[in-house]
Amino acid sequence: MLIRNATLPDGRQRDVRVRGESIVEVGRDLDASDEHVIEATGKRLFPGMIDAHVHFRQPGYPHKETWESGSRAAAAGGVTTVVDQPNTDPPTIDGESFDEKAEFAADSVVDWGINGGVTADWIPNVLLRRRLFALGEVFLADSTGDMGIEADLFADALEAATDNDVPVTVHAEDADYFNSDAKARDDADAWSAFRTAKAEAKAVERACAVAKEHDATIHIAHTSTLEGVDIASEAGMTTEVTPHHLLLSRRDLSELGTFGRMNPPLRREKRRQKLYERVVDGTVDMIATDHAPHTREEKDASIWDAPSGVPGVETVLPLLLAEARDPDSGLTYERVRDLTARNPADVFGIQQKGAIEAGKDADLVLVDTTETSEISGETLHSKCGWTPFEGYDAVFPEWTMVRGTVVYERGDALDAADTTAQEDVFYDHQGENVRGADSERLE
Ligand SMILES: NC(=O)N[C@@H](CC(=O)O)C(=O)O
Ligand SMILES: [Zn+2]
Ligand SMILES: [Zn+2]
Repeated sequence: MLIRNATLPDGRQRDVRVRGESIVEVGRDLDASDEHVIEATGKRLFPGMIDAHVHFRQPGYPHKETWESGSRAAAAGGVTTVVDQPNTDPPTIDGESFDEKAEFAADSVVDWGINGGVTADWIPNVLLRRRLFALGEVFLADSTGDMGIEADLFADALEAATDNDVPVTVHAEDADYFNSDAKARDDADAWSAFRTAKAEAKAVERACAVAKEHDATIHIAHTSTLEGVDIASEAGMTTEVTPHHLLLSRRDLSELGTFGRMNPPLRREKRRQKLYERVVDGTVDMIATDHAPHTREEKDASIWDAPSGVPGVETVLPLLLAEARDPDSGLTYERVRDLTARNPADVFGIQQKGAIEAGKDADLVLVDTTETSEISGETLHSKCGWTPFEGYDAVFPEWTMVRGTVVYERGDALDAADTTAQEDVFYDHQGENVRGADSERLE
């Protein structure tokens, strides 16, 4: 297959030859031999996004999301690799629960990784020898699933993971710094007042200090504050920011209500802007969604009873591309590429992915950045059926390819002559564990 005359994120126009599962050649005026040609003039080609933080809810909560629905949402959003978190039922804390989840992951149309969790009952010696993507998110405070742990268990877990060369990701909030005065309120903003910015900064500080003591590096999940990002980056650790912390603030809670409850919570608009600056200037390593679907019925409860979390895997790249269209945002297409593909591949050592280069997996996304469309929860593919970004401008993929197979084609991007083809199409494909047989760590 030859993708002809695509515009790469850095603006160069190139032909990209795909053979089997890989990119074999990137160049100009490549000759099409006996192969399928995709004309991409005027379109941009991105490496598929690696979303290092999703919650696909299986086993345990298939009414919220399944590996099939979640991975289709990913594919329709240009995400070609997802990393699932351990707060399922059962939690992914030992060999059996890992194996059970890996069987569900066989339903995924995109490639995947599975993280291992830490609780008082975890079995590190078995878990850390499975084909884990990373240990984490290690919950330093309770979130969905109530997997918050004590400080000394975190130190033990860090040591065990480091001994086994397994990366560690951390949910950093410290409940000692939550503001219990907020409990007297019942408006949606009370959640943000309760789970303070200081609670995140203190937890990041402590986690980084423990990591340094053990000569380890950790990755801080979903940092929502400039303090969290700066402390981690000065300590030589890596961070991710979610699309909701990048684009939404406490101002939006009057409209979102309890649907805007998540951990860590939305922050003040001024803080959001500072976070955005750190995403633009490269202090933040990657964007990851923390895709945490709950149904409308579940979210429609009091602020103290609603579950925490918002969906995001299908809208993240489309939102970032819409941001990059606007020169005033400061976010360039190259930076979007780094935040979504190159850096997650680097940080987690996924050598075969993250770039449009000969030898890499052919994980590719074609987009037309000359037009935007509005996000609508109804047309998204997650089981939860809603989005905190209703009505936002976005650039959705025309198609998404995973290891050389087109797994998704957008209905209205298909051949206009074929009037029956207005529905989005998903093609059969079996995603693979990116820590699979060729993983160096397990050789
Ligand atoms: N972020 C959230 O608010 N919720 C996540 C858990 C988590 O990432 O902390 C979930 O699994 O629902
Ligand atoms: Zn978390
Ligand atoms: Zn999470």
